[in-house]
Amino acid sequence: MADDLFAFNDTPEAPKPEAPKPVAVTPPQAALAPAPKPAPTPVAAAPAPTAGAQNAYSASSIEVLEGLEPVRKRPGMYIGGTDERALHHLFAEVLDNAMDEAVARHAKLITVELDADGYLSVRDDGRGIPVDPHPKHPGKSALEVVMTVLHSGGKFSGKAYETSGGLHGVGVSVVNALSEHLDVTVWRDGFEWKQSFSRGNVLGPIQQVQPSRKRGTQIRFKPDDEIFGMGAAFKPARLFRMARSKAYLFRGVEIKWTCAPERITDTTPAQALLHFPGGLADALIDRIGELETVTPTFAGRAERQGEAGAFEWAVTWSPIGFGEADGFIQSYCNTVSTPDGGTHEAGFRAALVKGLKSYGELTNEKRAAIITAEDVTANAGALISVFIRNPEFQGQTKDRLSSPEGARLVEQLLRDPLDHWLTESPKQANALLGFVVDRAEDRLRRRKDKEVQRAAATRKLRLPGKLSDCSRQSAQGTELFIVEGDSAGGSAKQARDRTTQAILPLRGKILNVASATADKLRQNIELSDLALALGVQPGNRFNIDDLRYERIVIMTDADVDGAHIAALLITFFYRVMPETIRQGRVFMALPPLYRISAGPLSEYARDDAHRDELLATVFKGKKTEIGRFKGLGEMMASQLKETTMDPKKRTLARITVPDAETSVEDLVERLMGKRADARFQFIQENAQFVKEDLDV
Ligand SMILES: Nc1ncnc2c1ncn2[C@@H]1O[C@H](COP(=O)(O)OP(=O)(O)OP(=O)(O)O)[C@@H](O)[C@H]1O
Ligand SMILES: [Mg+2]
Ligand SMILES: [Mg+2]
Repeated sequence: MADDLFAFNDTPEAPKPEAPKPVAVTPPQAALAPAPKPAPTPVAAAPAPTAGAQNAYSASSIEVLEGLEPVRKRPGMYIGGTDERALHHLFAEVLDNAMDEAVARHAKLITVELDADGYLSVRDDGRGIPVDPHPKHPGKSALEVVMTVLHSGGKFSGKAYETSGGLHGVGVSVVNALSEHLDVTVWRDGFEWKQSFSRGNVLGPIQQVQPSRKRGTQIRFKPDDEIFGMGAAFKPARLFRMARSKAYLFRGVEIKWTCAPERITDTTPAQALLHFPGGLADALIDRIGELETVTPTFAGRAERQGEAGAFEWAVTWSPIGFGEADGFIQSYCNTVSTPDGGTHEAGFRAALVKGLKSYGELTNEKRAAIITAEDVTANAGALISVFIRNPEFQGQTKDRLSSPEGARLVEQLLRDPLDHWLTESPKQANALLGFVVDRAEDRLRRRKDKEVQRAAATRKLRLPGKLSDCSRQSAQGTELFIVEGDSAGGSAKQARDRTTQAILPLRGKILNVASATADKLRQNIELSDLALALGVQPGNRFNIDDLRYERIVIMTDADVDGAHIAALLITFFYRVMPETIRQGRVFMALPPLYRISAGPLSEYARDDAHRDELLATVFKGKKTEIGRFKGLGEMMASQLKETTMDPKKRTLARITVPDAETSVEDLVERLMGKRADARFQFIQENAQFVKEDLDV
């Protein structure tokens, strides 16, 4: 009904011109004393009599933009710019409105379609935008008001919608203003209705097209080239991602996606039906794939009793980060994405810290007292979604939630489920607490290290404590083995040649260097230890002549985790000291995966193919025993020496820059992509590829 729509343009939302009040401090000039002003009449740039250069700046310079004009003049204020992100925000506005209808339980199906000619349509089967005449805008339908008047909408009072993503009454009118052409079709009150616009201007009155028993709204539009630049077009992949996350956020909606195949340039499907009864838990599980995590995903949904308000979450922790970042929190309020976070994220962090700390108290783990929100979330991957009444966002693009209610609600609704989850399975709770306490101790140690570093009056060469250096003083003929974990470090120490081979064990996770900032790189203790051991300064003060070893050898387990760590290290060298790779100083050790024996005869196999080859040749016709190594730490020192470290017997793979240097970014991408198996395969391929130019 049209009464749901409050046209704020007519109500004095802007400060009223107040009646002149007596002024306490009398202005020096009598002429400025409060007096009724003459009625403002348009002044035709009349020069004021008092002469001077400022004359050009007078009342006539002050413009008042009417209708949708401000949107076209200053799109940045409404959609955050005119770039690709802003362009896709148009879709967000229209989709948000359809979602609001769904979350209010009036719509179930949303159809999104991008046609061949660049028109995007979003249709829902909700109540339909009201089409009856608007009481405050005679001669105009509510639909026309919604489309052409800023700050008009049905979401101001909470009568028509409870927890809506829309709240400003601006969204769809902005889309209209910035579209070269826009058609609205509404099915309601027994008819199909249609009205068309161009750049925000009506092309004609609303039409009653035909009788229809359907319900719903469709907005079909094409963004304006004049605003977004020639050739600006929606990216199917981006639209698809946006649509999919909406479906994850509300189980009660089905989103039907269709895209003209000629617009697709990647793996985005041309058609899909998006419906996720598993909600955010499914989304997170989808996203993390086969990544190993500290605990199973902790997910749930809680609603406030009595009044509107709900919170849904899914979170887990990964020791090695989540591909493109160490951790992430992706948050939503009323299904609107809030990339800059806000109060709901703050509440989530606070609730996690409180929950873990009180679990620590409960189990007498004293070290829990030192943990902070940063320790808990640095390696967390989380999706959170709140539904609240009257949310407050920063600006029309709603990138950040600012309602204090967001924090309160999340803390309140997460407390019990979190306590329950922790106490219900002490095994996972202890694993998580131990993991977070480790982060906290790391952080404190780092701070202390920094203080010590600063205190040192002279900066002489400082080697990290865990480095087992070789005894030869010059770099010639020496090697630094970077190994994964203390146990492998122990074996390597026994297996090495003390004169020329040094061992540096890396503990825990290494920072994901593909995306880390320079600051973060510097703070990462494992990586700064590595730079110290190598004797070089990372970044632009790097000098290859400082390198304390002739070769750098990365030695990790022959499994997926090992490959990930190797990928991180190779990325680190590419990013921070590429010269080491360009000069062919970085290698991968190739520890064997199998040991095959038949009586006194024994051989090691690098991988499955090598094993099969040996079985078909050396061991042909023999009764064999095959052992598989789980990791370097599991090998006896003598085995490790014989197979992987002894320069006379081992095979090393030199890391090279594949083609031109321009492909480094691409390589990093491939190394650091989300799929662990692809990465593993890549490393194997790369290792085999470089084996040919091996010198040992
Ligand atoms: N798909 C739809 N179904 C029903 N009503 C709609 C739909 N789209 C828009 N409306 C109505 O039009 C009004 C104006 O939409 P608009 O997007 O301009 O503002 P809003 O959603 O209220 O707030 P915001 O500016 O935050 O998006 C909405 O409040 C709602 O009443
Ligand atoms: Mg809206
Ligand atoms: Mg509006």
